[in-house]
Amino acid sequence: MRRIVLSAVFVLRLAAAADRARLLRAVGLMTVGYLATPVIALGLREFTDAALARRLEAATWVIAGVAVLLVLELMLGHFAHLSYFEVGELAETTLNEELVRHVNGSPGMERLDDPGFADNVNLVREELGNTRTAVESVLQLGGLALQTGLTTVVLVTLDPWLALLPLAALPSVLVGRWAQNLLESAKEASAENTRRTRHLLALATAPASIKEIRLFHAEAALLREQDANWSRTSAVLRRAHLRAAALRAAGQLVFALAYGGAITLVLWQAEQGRAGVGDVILVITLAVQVSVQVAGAATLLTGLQGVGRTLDRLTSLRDHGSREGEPREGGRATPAQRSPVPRAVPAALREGIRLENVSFVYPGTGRVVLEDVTLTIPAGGSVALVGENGAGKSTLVKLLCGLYRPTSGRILVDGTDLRDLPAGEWQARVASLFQDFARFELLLRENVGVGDVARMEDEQAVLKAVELSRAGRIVASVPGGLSGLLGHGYGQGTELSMGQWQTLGLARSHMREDPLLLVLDEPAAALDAAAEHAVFERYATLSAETGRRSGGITLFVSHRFSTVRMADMIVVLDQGRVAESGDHRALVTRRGLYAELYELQERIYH
Ligand SMILES: Nc1ncnc2c1ncn2[C@@H]1O[C@H](COP(=O)(O)OP(=O)(O)OP(=O)(O)O)[C@@H](O)[C@H]1O
Repeated sequence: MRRIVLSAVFVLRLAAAADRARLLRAVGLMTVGYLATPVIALGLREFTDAALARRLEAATWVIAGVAVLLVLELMLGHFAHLSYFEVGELAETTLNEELVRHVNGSPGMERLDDPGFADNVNLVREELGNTRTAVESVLQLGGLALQTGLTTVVLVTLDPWLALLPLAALPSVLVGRWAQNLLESAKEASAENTRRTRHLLALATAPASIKEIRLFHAEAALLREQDANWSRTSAVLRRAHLRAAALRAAGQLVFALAYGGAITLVLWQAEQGRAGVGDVILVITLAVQVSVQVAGAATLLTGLQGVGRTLDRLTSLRDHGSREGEPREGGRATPAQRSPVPRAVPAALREGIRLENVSFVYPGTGRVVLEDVTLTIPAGGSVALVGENGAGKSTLVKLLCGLYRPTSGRILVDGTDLRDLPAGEWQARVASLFQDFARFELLLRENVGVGDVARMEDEQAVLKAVELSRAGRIVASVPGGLSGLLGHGYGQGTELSMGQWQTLGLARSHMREDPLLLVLDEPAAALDAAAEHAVFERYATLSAETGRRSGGITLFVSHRFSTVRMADMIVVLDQGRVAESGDHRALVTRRGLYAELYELQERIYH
């Protein structure tokens, strides 16, 4: 019950913050509408008694009054609906924004790796639509409470025993909540399975996977797997629904008995001459109303209970967010070791970035992906990260971007621990293109401009980034140019090739002027040889310029040694450890892993 009351208070606060005037209007209209119902029942009694006593004029006036009340009840309900519907939409938008904040609210990525967090996000995303009707539910519950109060008073005037009628409705409400808890637990128990079913459906229908699925003739296997998953989920849900229905039926039975008892009581009184026909009509009408009120209240309470759960999940997402950044088990850096005052991100790098004994384990896994990495990257330099698939290159990049924190060890930026720099400010000085770059299906201008949101609308800045990434041909080929829509996600935009999407990703990374760290994780994987060569020549020039201006470091991951050799420093990662580092010449002379990989590639491609 506490959760329901808290949810109701939360919903009303949310609605009042969204539009107080509309909320008050809805409350007023609904209150009058709800109070009309028991008054109508009283009117019917008066009408019956007047008609039976052949007081025709009085009967006519009363029935006219009842008709007016009926119309008012309907009209007021309708106008109230108009008011609270909009308030509900505003409240839902506020919660949507909160969800987006919880998912994206921290500079780190740890929370997204936690399956519990992912489940909660999915459930909240599905359930947020219900909160739109929560405002209506809370107001209706208030209206029903008033209505039931007035109905009880009228019943008591006939016979005090009739006060028990609304009480007899309580078991069905309590049992209804119990039934709802059963359903919710079943839903939570099958959340992971539901996620998998949806994922399989997405795989079978998403353009990104459909080609392979068709060519591998994997549709049938996917459907079978999806069916099996769905059967498991629905078996759990069906069992819960059956038990919930049985419980609800038992609750209703108690009320049905009380309903029959109330009508028998008033009929008996009529037989004794202590009640008139009008009283019998009144009790029958009010008993029906109580039944409708209680059933309505039970449904509304169930809905509010659901809203309560959604709010609990939102709270858990919020708590998860606030826990992020605390040291994990096994982590060495505790708050006591960190600087109490956050330091400022330097305007320019003077020394560079140093990794000291950095190790990393992804949250929720036990595998050490980076182990004891110690490395100094001088300011203004360019660094190439090489190594076999899974060696930990992208992970190292993510750590440098502040998306994850080392499990142990430190990353120092000009001598300051990256943890002590405001993460958002550091990330504002990082420009990046990731291996799994985003395909923003937006206007071309927005797709590029999002690389520096503050200058997103600055056409000159966007054009400069386009030019630096040699994306001019793409802009010319898209109808509408910079204002052209990309992709088929929701509109008739222009679909691009993978290499073209990647080139726009490169343009995004050029939006930030003077980054302290430019990271390019296989930036040329989808580019043709000429484009790749041009990209790296351009980056070599730019990185030299940026290096001179702000000491900025350019770090790229590549499997192409013709590119890698251009870097000032090459770091070879092997199973999460630094196997060797140095410039191309030094590493070739050393005749270690780099020399081996380089010669292998030379033999294959030349
Ligand atoms: N989000 C994640 N959660 C758990 N493990 C992860 C995650 N991302 C990567 N890993 C694991 O970390 C290891 C290193 O991955 P990483 O992407 O850093 O390798 P890489 O050197 O960049 O490989 P590639 O050349 O294939 O891109 C892999 O074993 C991978 O399975």
